[in-house]
Amino acid sequence: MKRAEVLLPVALDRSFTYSVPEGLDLQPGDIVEVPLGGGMQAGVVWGPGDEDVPAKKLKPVEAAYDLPRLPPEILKFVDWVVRYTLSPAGMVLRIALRGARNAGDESPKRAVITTGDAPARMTAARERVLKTASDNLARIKSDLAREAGVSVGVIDGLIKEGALRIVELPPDPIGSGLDAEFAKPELNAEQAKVAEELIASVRARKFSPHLLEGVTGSGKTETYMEAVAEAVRRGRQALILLPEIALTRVMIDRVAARFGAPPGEWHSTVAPRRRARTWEGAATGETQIVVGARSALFLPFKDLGVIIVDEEHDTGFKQDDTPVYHARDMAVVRAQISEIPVVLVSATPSIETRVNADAGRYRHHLLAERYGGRSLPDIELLDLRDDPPSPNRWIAPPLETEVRETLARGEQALLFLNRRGFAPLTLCRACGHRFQCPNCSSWLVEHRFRRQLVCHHCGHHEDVPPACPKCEMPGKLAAVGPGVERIRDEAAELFPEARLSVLSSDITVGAERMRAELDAITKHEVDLIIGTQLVTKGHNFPDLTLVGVVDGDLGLGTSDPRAAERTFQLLEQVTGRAGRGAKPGRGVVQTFDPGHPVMQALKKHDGEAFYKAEIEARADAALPPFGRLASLIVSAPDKRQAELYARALAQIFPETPGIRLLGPAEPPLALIRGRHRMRLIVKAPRTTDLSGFIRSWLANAPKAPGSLQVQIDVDPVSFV
Ligand SMILES: Nc1ncnc2c1ncn2[C@@H]1O[C@H](COP(=O)(O)OP(=O)(O)OP(=O)(O)O)[C@@H](O)[C@H]1O
Ligand SMILES: [Zn+2]
Repeated sequence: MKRAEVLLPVALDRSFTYSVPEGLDLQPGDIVEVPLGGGMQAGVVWGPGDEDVPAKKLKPVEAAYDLPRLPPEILKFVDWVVRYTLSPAGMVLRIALRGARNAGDESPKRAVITTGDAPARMTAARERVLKTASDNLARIKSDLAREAGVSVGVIDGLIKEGALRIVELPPDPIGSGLDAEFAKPELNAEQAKVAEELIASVRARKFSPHLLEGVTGSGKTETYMEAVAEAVRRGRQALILLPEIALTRVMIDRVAARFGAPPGEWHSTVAPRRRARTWEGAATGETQIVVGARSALFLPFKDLGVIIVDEEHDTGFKQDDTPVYHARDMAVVRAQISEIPVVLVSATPSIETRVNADAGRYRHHLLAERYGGRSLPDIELLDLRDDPPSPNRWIAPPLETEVRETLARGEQALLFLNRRGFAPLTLCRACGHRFQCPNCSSWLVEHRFRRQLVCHHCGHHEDVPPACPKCEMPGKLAAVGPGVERIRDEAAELFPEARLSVLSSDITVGAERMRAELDAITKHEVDLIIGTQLVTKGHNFPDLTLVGVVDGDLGLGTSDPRAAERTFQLLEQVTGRAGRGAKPGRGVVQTFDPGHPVMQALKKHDGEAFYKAEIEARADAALPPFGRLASLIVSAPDKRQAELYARALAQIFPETPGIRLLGPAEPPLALIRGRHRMRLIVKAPRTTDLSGFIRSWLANAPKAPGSLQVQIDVDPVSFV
């Protein structure tokens, strides 16, 4: 290669041609350093350079990094995502390079071990240390101190006197040393049949998409783990994608229990050096399994054998900022490029995936029964019109009774409300003033735990003032409506004996804290759990037998075309946490509309009827997956500027039979982070190349001022 096309991980939509100096042998995928605008920048060789650029204009590649080359599959995948999402190529490449740096030699961990010699002077504390260490295991100093119940100083003293010595431990392996036969479960007949089919597809080394649908607690995880095991057995790699970082901890423990060693972990809160090692481990093949969030799709796996997308219906798979992409859909693309199976897993599949399975595009595997002969929870719809809670209370008397009885039997209960904070709205009872975010069109949410009013869109926060800022009347501020923190207070009053735990993303911060909290619940050190959607998925609490849904109607009142689907998924999942152990479970859903199709589907455990009706409605309205949507958000600090530009785009919209433009109009959140927003929606038939259509439309767009942004979302899941 005399010239190289190099793509740079910056917000540019083009690559550059560089000359390749004598002696440097480059191939596509190599990570190189190149000059860019006076500085140096890392980039990736994308192909042979452009021969038409005059030689004297070319700058030379500075050097090649000593890093694994990105495999051709990743180059293809990045190109594909760029084309489909219309994102700047550099922004997509940036995800693929997130761990691409030399991890360096991780400093070895220093541990201590006994020498067998006694110290000159013995104390009770020293004796405890030597007793603890007498098993000859090497321990980190602080661990040994904690186990023996002494200070680190005692350990240091023993080192000085030669009773303990320091040894160096190699760094932890990253997802290697996994054994496919380590703790193979005994599958029941239904599970075994599905597992066999999945294993066969891993062996086939061909692209195949699968939907693994199974009721909550049917053992979907145990079942797909067998496909993962098959990849490991064949010396190949496996990727398990999850929609939320909070779920990765639980999955890592499960993989470790099944394979005898933990997998690699990939998401934004993994420390940079560890991330670099995981990236490298994926590239060298050393890392056998990765459990990760959506960006793990861009890891440079050497020989990926299967992709699992767990909780495939979850909107957490959609990334909302540039590049806007849906990791579930892109996982299918990645599998197609790598010619491997991809397994989408859910108790409540997305309508899109269900339609694909019904049409035979995906293979549909079903687990119809809970594992171990357990039954699904009985669902009671509690009609709030007949049994309202008292004013400023949210737990209706029948639910209160159910919780009381559950706790009296020594079982656990969960109260679910998908709303963080104490109250979603604060107003002044004297003048009616409502607290609104200065940067967004949204109310401020009171977080009593933090003593602040917080915007859930931009993070703006302010202290709760002693008096109304408008009428200056003190003591008149009222909290309107409940959030989990408020339900916690109510529960503490109603059930003073119960040990409570609130699980919500802003209280349970950090993976370790979350894990400790979940452990405490599993060990039944907590009686009553109050939680947001953080508790709905993936957990097994054996003593949990009652799930109370505080506001079953919460998700239904929006204009989102997927409101019913989402609410069904959420409530089926959360009630599905009840009765997973030996004792049967119950779900109680508080609602003002027990006749609603979602409520009826929950009560009768009749997802089928619900899916059928939802799918028909979507087909009638030509909504996804029967038609296609893309949303364009034009935003600017100046409202008029955003409006004018959105209108200009509408004016040049190419008239095309079957393709319609809706808007421009203000979305429900007309202002976010100080930017005014206008939305255009393109609606097209299913077979349209929507990305291509939008690209040619925008090619003629007027030049936008620097402060204006157009964000394109192909297949949007959010309509706010
Ligand atoms: N074949 C099996 N042998 C032993 N235990 C099993 C088996 N299948 C399932 N289980 C146990 O049953 C419980 C539920 O299984 P699992 O978590 O795999 O279900 P799931 O369908 O993935 O659940 P959900 O979608 O509700 O989160 C777990 O505790 C799991 O260990
Ligand atoms: Zn805000």
